[in-house]
Amino acid sequence: MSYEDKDLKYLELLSTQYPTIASACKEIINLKAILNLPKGTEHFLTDIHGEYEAFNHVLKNGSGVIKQKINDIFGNTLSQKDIKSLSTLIYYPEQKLEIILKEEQNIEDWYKITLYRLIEICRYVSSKYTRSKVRKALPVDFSYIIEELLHEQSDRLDKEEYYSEIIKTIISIGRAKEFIIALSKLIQRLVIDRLHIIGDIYDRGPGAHLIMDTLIKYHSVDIQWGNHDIVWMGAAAGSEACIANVLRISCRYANLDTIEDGYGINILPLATFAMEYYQDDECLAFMPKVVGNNNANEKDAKLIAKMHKAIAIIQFKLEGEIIKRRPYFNMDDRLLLEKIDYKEGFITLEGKRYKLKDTHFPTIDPYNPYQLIPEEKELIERLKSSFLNSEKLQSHVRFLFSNGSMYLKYNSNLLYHGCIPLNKDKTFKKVKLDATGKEYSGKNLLDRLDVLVREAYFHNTNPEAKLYGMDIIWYLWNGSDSPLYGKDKMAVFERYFIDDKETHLEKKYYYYEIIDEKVCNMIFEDFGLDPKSSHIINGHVPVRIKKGESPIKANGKLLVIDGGFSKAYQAHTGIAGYTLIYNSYGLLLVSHVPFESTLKAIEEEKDILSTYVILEQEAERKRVKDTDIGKKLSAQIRDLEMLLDAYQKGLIKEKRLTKQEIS
Ligand SMILES: O=P(O)(O)OC[C@H]1O[C@](O)(COP(=O)(O)O)[C@@H](O)[C@@H]1O
Ligand SMILES: [Mn+2]
Repeated sequence: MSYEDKDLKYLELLSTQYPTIASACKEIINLKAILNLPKGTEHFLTDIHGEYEAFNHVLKNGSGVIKQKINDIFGNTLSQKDIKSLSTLIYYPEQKLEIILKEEQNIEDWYKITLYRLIEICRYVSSKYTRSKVRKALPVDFSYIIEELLHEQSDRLDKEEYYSEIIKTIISIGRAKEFIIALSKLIQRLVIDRLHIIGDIYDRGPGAHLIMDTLIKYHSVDIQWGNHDIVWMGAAAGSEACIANVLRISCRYANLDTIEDGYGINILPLATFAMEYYQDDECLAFMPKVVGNNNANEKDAKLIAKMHKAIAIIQFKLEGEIIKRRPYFNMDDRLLLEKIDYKEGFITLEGKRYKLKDTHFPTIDPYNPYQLIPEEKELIERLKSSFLNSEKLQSHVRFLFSNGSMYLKYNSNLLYHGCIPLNKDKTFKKVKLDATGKEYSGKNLLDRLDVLVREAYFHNTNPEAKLYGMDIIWYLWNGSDSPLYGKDKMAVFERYFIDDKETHLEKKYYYYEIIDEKVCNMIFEDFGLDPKSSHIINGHVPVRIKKGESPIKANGKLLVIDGGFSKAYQAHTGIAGYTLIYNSYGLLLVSHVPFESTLKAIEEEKDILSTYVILEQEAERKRVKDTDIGKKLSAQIRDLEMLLDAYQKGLIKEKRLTKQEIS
């Protein structure tokens, strides 16, 4: 090897971490061992839409993987009933233990048997990791004991005795309950090495804030922003149009839990305003949707309908302002308030007149329809201040920034929520994002948008850049060239005010029509991925399995995994969500049937039934060395080998501590 000065400088620095030949050698051996381990398992979920209970369950049951593992180990020795109970215990240890402690006659025996079984499962699911990785996952209180039990040596003569002594001690000092909880959580954690969320955590269902709490605590996760996440990020940044949108959707689904309980945002000002301006208006088109058991009582529903209409009108006005100040968004056709004939109660769209279902617009001045009345202005200011001051919302959104992005390249897969803008002729569509007329397409477009989104939130010293970023976020929520949206319009106004369904139609982007293997390859090349081994993973568009649609597209190069966690969409998809799993053996797609409730899952041991389809099987088991992390580790090994060489040649001297330094 020959060294340049800068190599030596770098090696000198590295030598502070590995000061001796022995320490460098040890690390090389460690890293090489890791490279040969099987690749960690990745789970991909998308379009969770506030369905906290179902989401939580599939995290806890590893999308069905935990039960499979139990079957692998105990399938021949335990009854299905016992397997069910053991699984439920692992998913919900605290709650299940409470029930068992009340019912079980001989609890000592039960503890003993259960602890043995849990340790067996732990050993099985941890076998593909290094000791050090497992150690890092162990709860501090029990780390020593668990390690001892997992790696207990088979050649120990008094093996059985040693083992049962430890278990007896745990029981006798009254720590069995905590120990079972710790082992269960360890199993949950070890079956999923990395979690990817392909967007749309928010809206429709009641528990987006709870999902965020779970994700923040999760050991390893990344998020690709969906249009329903970005609109909340815009709201948290202070975009008034985004705030109006998230409030409108919360009213539409009678789901104010996230806003009020989750984020402590006071909606009383909206209720008071709505009561004043829409008091004698039944707001029938704005009655909240009834999905699952979200239904508010009748009185609440009537009030929510008024709030719903009030905020929708404010939204249309605020959006009009954005469209006017950003002509390059090309959204003039969405300036609808000026297309209304307020006297006759009609609207003209693309030359056709449609009768409005509702003509009561007490806050709209027909000559200046986008102007907020002072009370609306004051209301949106107050709401904005609540959004900006909600610590919880701000911490969730900061997490979306730190762990999220427009897209992600991970182990040769390309992950993004919606689409890449394309032309009809299957080339990348060039999109103008600002007044300079500069065009962006493909990866460049997504990279640029990623920067602008961050500026909306973080660029507090430059109000102009911040406002522009916030408008871009709003565009990403519903603009036609938005990679997160990808439809020609969002027909919100039409769905509330016009009966004729043809006006509700939202035309999907060419992407969804024309994407085939060739287009995928073009995308892979643009993103610097190898077309031979890569996949695109999308969410956003529910796969209508009932109508014969398939999640596997473009000859297996594109996987669309929105299976409908959202209860509102299960009637369309026919299932209740997908999990894509990428383990060392290949890719498999798991489809879930609807989840009933956490209570039933615990009390009646009702698990989600999941069906597995193998999409791709590796000829040879994938190892860490074949992954992105593996590439980084290999580079580290090369550096360490250089350091070793430099030590051996005397170019760098070993740093042995003097006796004085040691003491
Ligand atoms: O069914 P809802 O909740 O009214 O929402 C319909 C709207 O949601 C959208 O489908 C966007 O949400 P998704 O990203 O979940 O598809 C719009 O295209 C449509 O206007
Ligand atoms: Mn979406």
